[in-house]
Amino acid sequence: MINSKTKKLKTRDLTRSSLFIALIAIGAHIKVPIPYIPFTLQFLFTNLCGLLLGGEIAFICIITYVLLGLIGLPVFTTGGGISYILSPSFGYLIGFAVGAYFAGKFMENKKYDNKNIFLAGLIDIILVYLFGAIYYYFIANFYLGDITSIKNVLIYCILLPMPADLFLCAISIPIAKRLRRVLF
Ligand SMILES: O=C(O)CCCC[C@@H]1SC[C@@H]2NC(=O)N[C@@H]21
Repeated sequence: MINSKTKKLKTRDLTRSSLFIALIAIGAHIKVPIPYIPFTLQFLFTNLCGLLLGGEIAFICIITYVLLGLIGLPVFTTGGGISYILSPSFGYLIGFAVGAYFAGKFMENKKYDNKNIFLAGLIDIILVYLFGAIYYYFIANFYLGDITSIKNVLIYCILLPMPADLFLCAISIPIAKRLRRVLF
């Protein structure tokens, strides 16, 4: 028999996860076109997801978001569908799940202060960009035949969008603190 406390917790987790999935999808469509990879707000919401829901739930939440996109819902920056796996930006989507997992894990048993929230965001950023840039390089060069140098990947897939994500990382601090009080 499921006791009522466990049931309540699961219902709450489902509600919060659904909220974050919707926010990440909205974030994908708030975009600024820059060369190679657009600037979007997905990182803000995936980072908050890890900071607020914890590693495991954030991972499941973001994987669910990715699966919804792969079955055809237009939740990614340029749509959805199974062929998105071969899109050069797909690596970032995998990175979102891995990054949020480790950001959430990092915060476990840690003081919810500015320094730790920012450090968790940095761990998240590093993983998102690692997966994103490496994936971009391989898909562009070996699948699309769009010869792209490592230097260009470094510039356009990391150096150009990263300052904005560092800013999002910083503004995640007050937002996470406020939402933690409201949602939990
Ligand atoms: O195709 C998608 O939906 C994923 C787009 C990923 C955009 C990446 S996330 C990290 C970096 N920061 C941005 O604003 N854009 C890129």
